[in-house]
Amino acid sequence: MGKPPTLYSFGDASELASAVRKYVLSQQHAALERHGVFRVGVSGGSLPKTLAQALLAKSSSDDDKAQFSKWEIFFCDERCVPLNHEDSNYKLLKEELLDKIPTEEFGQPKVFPVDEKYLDDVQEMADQYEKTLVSTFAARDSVKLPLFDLLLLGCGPDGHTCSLFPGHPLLRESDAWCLSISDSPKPPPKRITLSLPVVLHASKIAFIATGAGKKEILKQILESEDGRALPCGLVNEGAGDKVSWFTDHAAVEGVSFPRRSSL
Ligand SMILES: O=C1O[C@H](COP(=O)(O)O)[C@@H](O)[C@H](O)[C@H]1O
Repeated sequence: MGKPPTLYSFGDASELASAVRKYVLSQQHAALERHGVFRVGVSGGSLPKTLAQALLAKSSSDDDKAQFSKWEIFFCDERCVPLNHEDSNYKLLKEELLDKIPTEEFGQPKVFPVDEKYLDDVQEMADQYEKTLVSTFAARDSVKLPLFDLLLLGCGPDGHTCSLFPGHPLLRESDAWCLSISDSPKPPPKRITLSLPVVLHASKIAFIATGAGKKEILKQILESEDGRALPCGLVNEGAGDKVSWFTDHAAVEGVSFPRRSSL
């Protein structure tokens, strides 16, 4: 590993949410300065809830709020199910965050869900999502990889992130931006996911992991040789100090990796 990631840990959900807010808004600010748009990849699982708590909080100044009208939101992974299905990451984000944005105050983000037309063909769904990325991030032949301003990732109890699972051959994919998986060990089995090279190329990467259920895997990822080979560990290894981990104390109990309690 080059420079190590930064590990933040907070006592409760509201402290964690305000730190995530501060971090995301500082990445928003940097992206808007760079190119006038904030391109974000979001995950499903437990993340959208924390994200909503972070971003929907009232603020007193214009400088300190999410300028959603300048956001382009993509999915780090998605399940191959209808967009209104219980397992859909889009549905989760919509219910937790998108539907709750007071758009007259914050504006409306541009959201890029998967195309339901391809539910019967998961490879085609991945190819089409890659085309969506191509048309947003410039032609495939002119940029080697899409450059997300920020990827917001989860960490499963097995160390998976996006729909990149431990030991899965998809971890070795070096060309495609967007991959399909038909044998996900966590249901549902059919999904699409950003590839590891795309994840590693992002300007910034933030993991959000909370609760005692994550403490064993975080210890492994942050402290053991084996953990470095897990998908989350590979992100730490490959992206180094572009990576920040936002956790609560329960998730890092017993973890000796140095941690910070403020940004
Ligand atoms: O299946 C998935 O799981 C991961 C981790 O979820 P969590 O509930 O343990 O935080 C999530 O990041 C991914 O987007 C999702 O499809």
